[in-house]
Amino acid sequence: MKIQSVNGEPLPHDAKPFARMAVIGAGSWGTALAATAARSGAQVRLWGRSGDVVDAINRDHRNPAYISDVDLPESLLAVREMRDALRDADAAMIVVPSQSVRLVSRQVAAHAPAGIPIALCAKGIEGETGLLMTQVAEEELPGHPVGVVSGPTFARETALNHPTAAVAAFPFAYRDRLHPEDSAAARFAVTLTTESFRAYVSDDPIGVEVGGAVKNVIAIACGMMTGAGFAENTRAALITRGVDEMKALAEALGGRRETVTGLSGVGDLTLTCSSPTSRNMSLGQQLGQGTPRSDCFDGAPVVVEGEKNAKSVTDLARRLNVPIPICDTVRAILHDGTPIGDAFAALWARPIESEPRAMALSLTHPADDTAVQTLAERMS
Ligand SMILES: NC(=O)c1ccc[n+]([C@@H]2O[C@H](COP(=O)([O-])OP(=O)(O)OC[C@H]3O[C@@H](n4cnc5c(N)ncnc54)[C@H](O)[C@@H]3O)[C@@H](O)[C@H]2O)c1
Ligand SMILES: O=P(O)(O)OC[C@H](O)CO
Repeated sequence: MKIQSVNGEPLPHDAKPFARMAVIGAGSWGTALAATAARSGAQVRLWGRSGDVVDAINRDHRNPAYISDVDLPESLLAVREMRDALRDADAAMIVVPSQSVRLVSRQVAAHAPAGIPIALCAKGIEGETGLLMTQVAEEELPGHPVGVVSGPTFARETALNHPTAAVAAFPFAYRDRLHPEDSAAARFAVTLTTESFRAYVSDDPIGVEVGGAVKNVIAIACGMMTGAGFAENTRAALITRGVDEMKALAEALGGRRETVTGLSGVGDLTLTCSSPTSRNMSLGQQLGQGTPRSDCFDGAPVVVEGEKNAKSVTDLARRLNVPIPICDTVRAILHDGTPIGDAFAALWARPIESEPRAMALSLTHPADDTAVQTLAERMS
């Protein structure tokens, strides 16, 4: 597979796909990514912690626990032991929820061949430390190049071969700039390329990761407003101002603002805020309709990354002194007990600000209490 250019530089050679790929985590997204790499021609070993699921994947070529109606490639081998997934692997993808990434990275470190590149595929920020997923993995996987694969990718659609695009991002060392076709980003991109899956490359994992972590929180906000009966104006406002929050946080962490305008930022935010297929949007919608948290998803233990990340993202932003008011609103509702109507009324009543925020304009124009009350009442 030919990669045309990286950072605008035409490539002299084709990038070489990884022959053997370990996928760690057999949930929805791990299964979909494993299927994609297998369809692309890689020898894929998928590790799952449930032996029954592993056996069923090998027997039925379907995952009975997640995206269970999707046929998986027969070449995809699931394994019960992590060491079997990683033996002789050329590269690995870690695909477990963000708050389990440290533990699983530590386990991967015990078995991974020295120096293989590892892509993090979870979307979030570690609660206790405020670290991005790649920073957590760097601590636990010394000596391994660490990057990220992210984008607007519902697992089921990806596994069903709907045309899908994502980005593989690794830091580019000097050597990668001379030979970008050998970079981990380019090699992950070609290893995931199929007729329906299109991967781009980036050298800004921080910018990519911030998009993935923040979009889930904004999607909960969109869901809450939709659930409360508001519609397209509100959603467009939250998406657009959500992009601004992503850009500011990415920049404060050393990422690039323009990365946020790509698949992992604007792309994923648009997807996740557009459909109740998103678990984050769906949680927000249910809460906005007044469903108690314990009854959401009919009480099933569904992974909703934006829930814990509403706290980790806002904790981090506060430490960096970066205002992210939409994320703060979601945090106030989910973690501080503020009623939804009051929290969104306060969000809409903030003093007028400049757009873009770099202008640092601040006009004092607090909405009067009557207006605040009206919006809060309409949402209650
Ligand atoms: N589902 C999607 O459409 C999608 C798409 C892109 C990215 N993601 C991201 O991928 C990550 C995983 O999401 P998912 O949708 O696959 O979740 P999921 O709930 O479908 O699956 C999670 C998997 O992780 C495993 N797991 C959890 N904790 C573990 C631990 N401590 N040790 C070992 N295994 C553990 C579970 O057994 C399960 O197999 C999330 O960060 C999510 O945001 C999901
Ligand atoms: O279902 P969600 O909300 O976790 O979103 C899944 C993916 O992150 C979409 O890219």
